[in-house]
Amino acid sequence: MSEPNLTLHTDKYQINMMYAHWKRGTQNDRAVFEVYFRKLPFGNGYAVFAGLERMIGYLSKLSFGEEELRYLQTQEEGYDEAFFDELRSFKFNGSIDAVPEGTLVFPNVPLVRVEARVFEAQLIETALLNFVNYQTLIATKASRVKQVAPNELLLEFGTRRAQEADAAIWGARAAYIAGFHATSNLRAGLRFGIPTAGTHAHAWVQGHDSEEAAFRDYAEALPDHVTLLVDTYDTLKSGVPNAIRIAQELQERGKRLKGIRLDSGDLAYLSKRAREMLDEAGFPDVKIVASNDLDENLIAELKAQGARIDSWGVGTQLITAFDQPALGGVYKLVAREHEGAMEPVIKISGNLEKISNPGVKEAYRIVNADNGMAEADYVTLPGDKDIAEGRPLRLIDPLHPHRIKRVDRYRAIPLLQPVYAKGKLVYGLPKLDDIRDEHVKQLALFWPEHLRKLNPEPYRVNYSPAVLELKAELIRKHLSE
Ligand SMILES: Nc1ncnc2c1ncn2[C@@H]1O[C@H](COP(=O)(O)OP(=O)(O)OP(=O)(O)O)[C@@H](O)[C@H]1O
Ligand SMILES: O=P(O)(O)OC[C@H]1O[C@H](OP(=O)(O)OP(=O)(O)O)[C@H](O)[C@@H]1O
Ligand SMILES: O=C(O)c1cccnc1
Repeated sequence: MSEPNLTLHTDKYQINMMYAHWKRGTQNDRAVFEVYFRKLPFGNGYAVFAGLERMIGYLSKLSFGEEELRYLQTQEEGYDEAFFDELRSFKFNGSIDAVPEGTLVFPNVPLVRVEARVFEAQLIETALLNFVNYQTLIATKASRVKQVAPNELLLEFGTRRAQEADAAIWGARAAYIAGFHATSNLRAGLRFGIPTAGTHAHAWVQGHDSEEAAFRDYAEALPDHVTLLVDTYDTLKSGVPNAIRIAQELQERGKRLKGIRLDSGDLAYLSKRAREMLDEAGFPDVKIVASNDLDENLIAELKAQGARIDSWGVGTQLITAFDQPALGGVYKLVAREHEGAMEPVIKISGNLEKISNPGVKEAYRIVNADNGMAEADYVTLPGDKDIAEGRPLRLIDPLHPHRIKRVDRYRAIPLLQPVYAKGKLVYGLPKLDDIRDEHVKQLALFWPEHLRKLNPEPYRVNYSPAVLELKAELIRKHLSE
């Protein structure tokens, strides 16, 4: 599928900083940035990382075409002509390490690390955050839905309410990673190979003289794929009885009605009554699909009420991450080249949480060797001796330093995988179904206390003593200045 040129999919200030670097002659200095978020969305205990495939597609095509250059020439900044020659030969030649899609991720853990010429690293900030923040948010929302409906068929119905076309398909993909089974969006199906599904709309029924005739015509056209929307007039008095009539007619032709869909009214009550009516008529295999502004809370509530629903169609609430429409992932400079050497840098803030964590870092998932469960994520400086030699770790909770957890025997699984090395793609992007399977394996690493939807127990993220010392040292240095 052809993509538009996304090179100018960036904030103007990036171009302005690139220009200023170029004017100073520092455009080739190396810089290291890390992407992380500070707070989990939806009060969830974890997030599900997504956005890497989109990042790779973007980086592999990053180049200023003549149209982009002409446009920049019209800007009031009046960039020097020679700057455009620099842009003309622009290519991403940096290195990127990132967490694989589908990985469970936590606050303050580097998810993407970019090491490149500052000129390149600066340009890509906006797009990287755009992709990762949105897709991780939707995958996380979808994962919450999956948690409450682990055994039912989950259908992504959001396109009509999505924040435009790209959000619809990348959101559908993110939902699939986190366990949805199908999408109604055919372009997402074509592009990503996600299974697609569809019933019919009220318009089909309204466009006929009667509901019964509408159902019959639909069954005539698609006899092996009939799921009938039964709530246009009166679900129990008309919709379900008409659907049963059609089920009987299909049966006479050796076919089965696949399902009915409920889209309004009391979904718990209606599904229970519809189930009884279908069972009594000899159609226990006909599935009940429900839709209508559903989210994980409503689904859990409906299940608690004993709803007999086999499949959930989830649209608006999922694709727009309705209750928290943004993930606050950031892209922070952690090291810069200065006089030929790399040095760590910090951003200081009155808000403790907003002080950045300096230095190029590695992140490990510490998995207890005795029980196979994840104990914590551990963020270190490269070459950490404790990790390299498997020495016992003392995990100090940064906000409650008296809470110290000791892990003796563990596996330290590196979270960041090489994706680009000096401009060369070195990552074999897994197939989407493998990402989805890997996500399920990931969930099994965590105690249910961290996974529950309401008030989950926070999972430990700890920084190594070396990172904390470096941070304290840089804070001291800046404050003394
Ligand atoms: N048993 C239930 N318990 C809690 N919420 C429910 C239950 N049944 C349905 N809901 C939810 O209540 C909300 C309102 O549904 P309702 O059908 O009353 O209004 P509506 O969407 O305006 O209907 P219509 O589509 O006919 O205009 C929806 O989000 C629906 O999913
Ligand atoms: O409710 P969502 O989770 O967004 O799922 C998608 C909705 O889209 C359709 O409704 P339509 O656009 O006809 O609007 P409606 O809600 O008025 O039926 C469908 O009948 C679902 O209700
Ligand atoms: O197939 C459906 O039932 C469907 C698709 C999109 C939105 N609402 C419903």
